[in-house]
Amino acid sequence: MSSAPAGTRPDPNDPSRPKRGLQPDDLAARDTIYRPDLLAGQVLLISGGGSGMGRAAATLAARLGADVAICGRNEEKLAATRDHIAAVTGRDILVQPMSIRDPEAVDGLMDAVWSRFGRIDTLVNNAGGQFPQDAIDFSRKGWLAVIDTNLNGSWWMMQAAATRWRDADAPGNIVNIVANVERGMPQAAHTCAARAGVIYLSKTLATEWAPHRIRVNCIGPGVIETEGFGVYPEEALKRFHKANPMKSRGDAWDVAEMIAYLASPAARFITGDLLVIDGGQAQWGVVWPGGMPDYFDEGGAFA
Ligand SMILES: CCCCCCCCC/C=C/C(=O)SCCNC(=O)CCNC(=O)[C@H](O)C(C)(C)COP(=O)(O)OP(=O)(O)OC[C@H]1O[C@@H](n2cnc3c(N)ncnc32)[C@H](O)[C@@H]1OP(=O)(O)O
Ligand SMILES: NC(=O)C1=CN([C@@H]2O[C@H](COP(=O)(O)OP(=O)(O)OC[C@H]3O[C@@H](n4cnc5c(N)ncnc54)[C@H](OP(=O)(O)O)[C@@H]3O)[C@@H](O)[C@H]2O)C=CC1
Repeated sequence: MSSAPAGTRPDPNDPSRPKRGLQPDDLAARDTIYRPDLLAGQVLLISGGGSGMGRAAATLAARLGADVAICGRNEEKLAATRDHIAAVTGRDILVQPMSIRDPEAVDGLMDAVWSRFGRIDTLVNNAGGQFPQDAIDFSRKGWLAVIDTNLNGSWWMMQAAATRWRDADAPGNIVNIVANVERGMPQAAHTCAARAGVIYLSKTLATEWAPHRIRVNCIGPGVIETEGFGVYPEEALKRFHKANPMKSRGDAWDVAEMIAYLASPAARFITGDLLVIDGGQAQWGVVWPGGMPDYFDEGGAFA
């Protein structure tokens, strides 16, 4: 299969496509390995908490006793998540519609969380995304959209959280959701550049901010089935699991449990690290999120 030509964009809301990702009822029912009060007294701010991994992490954190704040651009998704978490846990989470690309909106978000909960213990930078395209065809606007979201947006959030921790003389903890970049990411070069930037930014900040008692780590998910898969063509999705030797996809709960671990006291001595959750993808293969080009496909040998 050739990669999708520039301009053909799958509609993530196409009703004829299968519904993907864990639904709210799944998140309420899934077992957790953690004790029920693991995060009691803690405050977690999770960006992109209205869907996918962010919603799973928000639900798990609330189930483990944390106060939770989530943000994203789509108010409806945020409100639905708030209502569901309230029904499942009785906890009233804070939701704030905003874009992480806007540094003023990021400041407003941080102020809102401090004002409501009086602290932030863990910031989870999960909001982000990209679209599949051969790099040679990137438009300027498309390149900027991905870099501005995944790299700049993550940075605005980290800096805004850290200045408040420093000013309050409070410890802090940052978890950045990145991606599996070490072998490169064909058809996702923009996000590969942005995520690699976040990984090395995080390693640097972990050292610079250690005197402020701020830890900074990244999680690198491989292929994790979420509703975010809607930006990829159906044909390409058929092969996603072949990018790892386990020949399978993770789900949002797998990542949520890793986030809860990094938010817990068990992770107090971990900083500057990249925790990978990818079924072995890092030492195995690459994903072709737009469809494998004929040059590599050799008549369907890899199909
Ligand atoms: C990590 C795993 C890696 C991929 C490789 C591995 C896959 C493994 C599994 C999956 C990993 C996932 O991350 S799944 C999760 C994915 N979730 C998401 O990606 C959701 C969030 N994504 C987005 O919101 C968008 O993709 C993103 C571009 C980042 C932001 O979009 P916005 O509409 O807000 O941005 P705008 O500023 O309006 O600019 C949009 C411009 O982007 C370009 N653009 C947008 N979609 C385009 C498309 N399909 N083809 C060409 N170009 C496109 C055009 O130039 C658009 O301009 P116009 O022409 O004027 O419109
Ligand atoms: N699923 C996977 O296999 C992998 C995913 N990732 C990354 O993990 C993260 C979560 O993805 P996933 O759960 O799969 O997919 P989703 O598409 O469900 O999650 C992305 C979230 O980011 C939010 N978001 C996007 N742009 C902005 C913005 N400018 N400001 C605020 N919020 C924003 C979206 O909310 P809204 O639309 O309301 O703004 C959405 O809730 C993303 O960064 C993704 O790229 C990385 C590797 C693999």
